[in-house]
Amino acid sequence: MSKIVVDNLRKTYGDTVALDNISFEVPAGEFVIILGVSGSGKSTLLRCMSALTEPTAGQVLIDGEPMTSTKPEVAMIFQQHNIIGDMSAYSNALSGGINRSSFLESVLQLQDNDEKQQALEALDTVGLLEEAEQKSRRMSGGQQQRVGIARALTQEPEVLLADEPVASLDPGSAQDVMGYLNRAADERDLTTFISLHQVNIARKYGQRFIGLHDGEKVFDGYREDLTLDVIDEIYGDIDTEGMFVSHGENESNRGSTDNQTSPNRGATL
Ligand SMILES: Nc1ncnc2c1ncn2[C@@H]1O[C@H](COP(=O)(O)OP(=O)(O)OP(=O)(O)O)[C@@H](O)[C@H]1O
Repeated sequence: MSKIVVDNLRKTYGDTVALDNISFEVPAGEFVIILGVSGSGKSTLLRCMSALTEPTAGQVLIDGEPMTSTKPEVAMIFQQHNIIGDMSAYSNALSGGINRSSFLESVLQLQDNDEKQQALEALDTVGLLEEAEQKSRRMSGGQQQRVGIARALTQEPEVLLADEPVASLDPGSAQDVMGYLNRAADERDLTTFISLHQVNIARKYGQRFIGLHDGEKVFDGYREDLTLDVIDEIYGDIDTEGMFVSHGENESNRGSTDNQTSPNRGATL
């Protein structure tokens, strides 16, 4: 478990301000959803947190240590999970240890038994132990994303960052993947940040929410504070009506007992 401090983070690309003075602190073990429309800065924030992108100003601290280069304690999951289709789910999961073993050891699968055990445990966490030997390309999009999560877990991270991990999935698979991310975070005490644009899924699984709009932080709070007015502020002119659906089919809602709070303005989020 790691505490995260984001301190006055700013990132510009030429004249484009992707992030502007973003600050927040997240205690170890929290499950945080980053909300915002396309272009609001979600990916840039996660990339700065994982040190894949260098901030223009400000810093990210993990347990007090500046995040100036990538480290195995911080794992990143992408929308396009980048797993290798011709490899089995197990081999893909095992390759997550590449950050701990040498490249050659990893390619030749010469990792020690501990790492092999970790890969199997990671597949178990995402419900794919039975499919360990299956070629990844024969799996559904949701299963492939779960292999991607298993690979990140084999890295034995303390912080898990996931950039739009369910954006390309159908609603059922998206819920499955979010459920497994929840479970992984719970079982392994991970501090977790997931960027999403689907508000209903975010509300169902998130514990804390950070809202970005045009690179600025416009919200930082918990489910009860995520009202429709706040959603309007995060999403601006975009019609968000379709994002508010009633749900309740999954009870694995980490850190909350209130799955279907009715916020102000009478809508069900
Ligand atoms: N490598 C880059 N070069 C130039 N501009 C960039 C680069 N990466 C991001 N941007 C710009 O920074 C802003 C924030 O982009 P970012 O990808 O972080 O947003 P996002 O909320 O993750 O969007 P999406 O959901 O579409 O990925 C956008 O205006 C984008 O065009």
